[in-house]
Amino acid sequence: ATAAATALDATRPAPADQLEQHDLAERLRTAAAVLVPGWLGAPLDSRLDAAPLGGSIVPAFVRIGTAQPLDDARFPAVVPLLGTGHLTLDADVRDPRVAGLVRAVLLRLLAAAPAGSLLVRGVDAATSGLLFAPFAPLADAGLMPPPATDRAGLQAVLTEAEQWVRPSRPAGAQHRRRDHTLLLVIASLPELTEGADLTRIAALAQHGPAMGLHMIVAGWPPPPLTEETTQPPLPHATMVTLRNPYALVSDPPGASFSGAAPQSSTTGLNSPVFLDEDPPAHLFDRVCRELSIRFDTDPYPGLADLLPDDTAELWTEEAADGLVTTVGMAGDRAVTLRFNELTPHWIIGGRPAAGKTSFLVNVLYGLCSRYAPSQLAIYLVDFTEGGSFTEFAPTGRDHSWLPHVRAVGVEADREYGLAVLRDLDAELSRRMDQGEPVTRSPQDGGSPAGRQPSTRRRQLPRILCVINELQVLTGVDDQVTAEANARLETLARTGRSYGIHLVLTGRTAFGAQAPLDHRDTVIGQFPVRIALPGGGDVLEPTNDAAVGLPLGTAVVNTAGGLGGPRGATRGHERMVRFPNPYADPTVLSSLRHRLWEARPADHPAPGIFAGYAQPQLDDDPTYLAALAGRSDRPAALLGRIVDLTGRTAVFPLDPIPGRHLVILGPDPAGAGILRTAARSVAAHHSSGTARFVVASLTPETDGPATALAGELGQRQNVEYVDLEGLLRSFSAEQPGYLVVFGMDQAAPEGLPTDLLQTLLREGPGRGVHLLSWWRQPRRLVEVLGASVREEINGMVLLDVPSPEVDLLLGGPTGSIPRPGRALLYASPDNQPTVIIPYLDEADHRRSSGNHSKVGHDQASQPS
Ligand SMILES: Nc1ncnc2c1ncn2[C@@H]1O[C@H](COP(=O)(O)OP(=O)(O)OP(=O)(O)O)[C@@H](O)[C@H]1O
Repeated sequence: ATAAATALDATRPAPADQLEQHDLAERLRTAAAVLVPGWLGAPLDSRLDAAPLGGSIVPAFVRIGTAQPLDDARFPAVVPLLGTGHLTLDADVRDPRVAGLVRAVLLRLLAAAPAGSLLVRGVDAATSGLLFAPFAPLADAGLMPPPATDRAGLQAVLTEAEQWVRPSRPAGAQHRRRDHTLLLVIASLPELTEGADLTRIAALAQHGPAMGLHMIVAGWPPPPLTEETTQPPLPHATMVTLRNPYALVSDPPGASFSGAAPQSSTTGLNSPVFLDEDPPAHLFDRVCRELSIRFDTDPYPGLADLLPDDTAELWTEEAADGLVTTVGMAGDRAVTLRFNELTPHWIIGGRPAAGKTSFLVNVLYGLCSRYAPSQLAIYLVDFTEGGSFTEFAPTGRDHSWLPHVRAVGVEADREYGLAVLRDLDAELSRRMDQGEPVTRSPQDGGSPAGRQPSTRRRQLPRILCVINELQVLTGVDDQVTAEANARLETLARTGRSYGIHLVLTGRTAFGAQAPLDHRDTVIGQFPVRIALPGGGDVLEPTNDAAVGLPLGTAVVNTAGGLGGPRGATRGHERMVRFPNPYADPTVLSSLRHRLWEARPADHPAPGIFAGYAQPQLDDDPTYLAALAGRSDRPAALLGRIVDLTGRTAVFPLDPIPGRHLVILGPDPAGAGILRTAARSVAAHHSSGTARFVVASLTPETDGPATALAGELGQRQNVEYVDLEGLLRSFSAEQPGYLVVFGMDQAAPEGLPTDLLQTLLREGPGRGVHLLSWWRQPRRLVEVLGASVREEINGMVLLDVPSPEVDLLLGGPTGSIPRPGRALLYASPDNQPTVIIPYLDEADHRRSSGNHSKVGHDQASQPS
């Protein structure tokens, strides 16, 4: 069969009439000169050396080779691509003819397209991107990013292409307005590309052309290894099938070379085609150099371009009418943005690693150099894992901080974000009650609607709150999100008149996933939209200004992302270049030191919350005070509350019924929490004045129990007992603390309900408190029934599944257990509170791993 196929392939159709063939070839050559002039159709050799680049319209056709129906009859083989469909080749880039053709087509299109209108994304796994090597100068100029060479890269490119064709945009409007075409060149697929990714490529092929996305895919269909990866030809594609030494070209989408109706089964171009070869190096050089020069005329600014004169005094600006800073350069013009009545809040969008942090660092240092700490207070909340804002936290190595920064949350919990919003909301209420706006609106000369301008203005600092990756806070459907959204809305609507400004960044928060009503109400309050690469979402759907932005550039729009007439100068929108503030880290750190040294005397350090840090009982100020004899009543110290100041979670052991503590959940950390709780209670009693009864009811907890007994024994009276001894001490008259590990082991059979209930109710009155760890919370309910909450005032919930939490706390809490956190539920306030529990030393060593980024005491000790 193979031999027959080869023989048949070698048999070319016999020309009927050679004269007619020559005549036809001549007519086709003439037609091609019109259809694909210059770069699009001329042979790729020195004849193109002087040909001008860039046409006035996106080229619709391109030459792929020479058709040769007879030995002496030739004409250019031309196919439609941009504006029509795609091109596929059945072999990938490892075939040198494919590599040559793909490079030739790409060079022709880049040279002929209107400058900057064609955006190219490349994928080449088989030769690790070598195919695109001649185009490297374009990558350096930001015109064409380096190609993807693996599966993750392919998936990122596909995601970008999917955003491009995203159906959530008004389809008709979008295509009409696109100034750009995206060309996806897949020169070779990564090994074992998954069926799901192949399906994505096919879907893009289906929907792309209508949205200005076109593809050249080499090696399609991919080898049918499994049923899942078996793919039909791509829709809307002209297919090139390689033979030896020529190739066959199918009919292009929606048309036929033979003039037959497109749907009829035609054979494609009825002539062998010799594909164009790799262009000579000097043509690549010329095209790439000229294109990159055209796009690289503006020099990249440095941080110094955005800051006030280095030699000038600090803090010379006045914030009463708003804050202003330079965010980037448009050519040699500095572009400034404001936080004031008209542009009170900003939104910044961008894909991962688009430079959001860099942009923010520029803005924050710009503001902090211009305004004194008495005029500007900054709150930073960062939900990313990399810890973008560690820059703003003092470290063990560098103690300096920006004096304007009041609070920094690095790798913050959602509850921390909420606590910041609550705090700002409270500040807003205070400012409203005082009737002391900091801003002066242009219309009323200073007061928000309905208030008389205050004659004696007291200057309050403007507050800037930056939330990085907002979607982490508001992306889950729960109570935290509901409250955060409500508070954001209040702050966004009312904050502007009271000098409270918000900067939000996010990947998806403002895109299709945000509920519409929320976008309408809150996001509408953010007139300043800053789109970094991949962040076009923050602009109006029909505004394409951010398409294809290179790293280090941003579109800055002050009209809620609104576009404008195509090609017109838009007064409300600028494209800026901004520096990488870390390009020279010494510049940044010397500026920080300068600002830090200029801080007023006794200026407080920022409160720092580091989500990855493990706080320690031994560092706790309440614990240290207790050890020093400065405490009014005994209490168990359980950890840090996840809030703005990181308060200690204190559970007082008062002489009132129910003052007992249970730790619930199978997480072995429960033993550590119980141990530190007992240690902290002991610290509240002077040496030798307290009695502890320690019991371990399961062999697994014998270790921590004996260790605790040993520790406590150094200062206090300790009895180590078994279950029997424990039950006896339930009714003993002597005051003391019963510390029980694995108490669920005895329940329900070995633990008489009435005995336990009596202890819970009457114990505290005579100074007896139970501190116990139950690995199976269900057992507690089995012993005490539904009255658990009345009988026991303090509960620390570890990895208790949500339904059981709801059962224990008597209603839906929406709590999701997570490692390193616990839920504290303690009367009298009865609000479930997220805490970072204190663990014992061994647990700490297990959990701390590599958490040394901020690496200083303050990380675990928010001030
Ligand atoms: N103006 C610039 N010019 C050149 N490179 C830059 C510029 N700004 C940032 N970069 C580089 O881009 C990378 C990503 O920057 P950055 O961390 O600011 O992005 P990000 O959007 O905050 O990332 P993430 O999504 O991880 O939060 C960094 O390695 C940085 O060095």
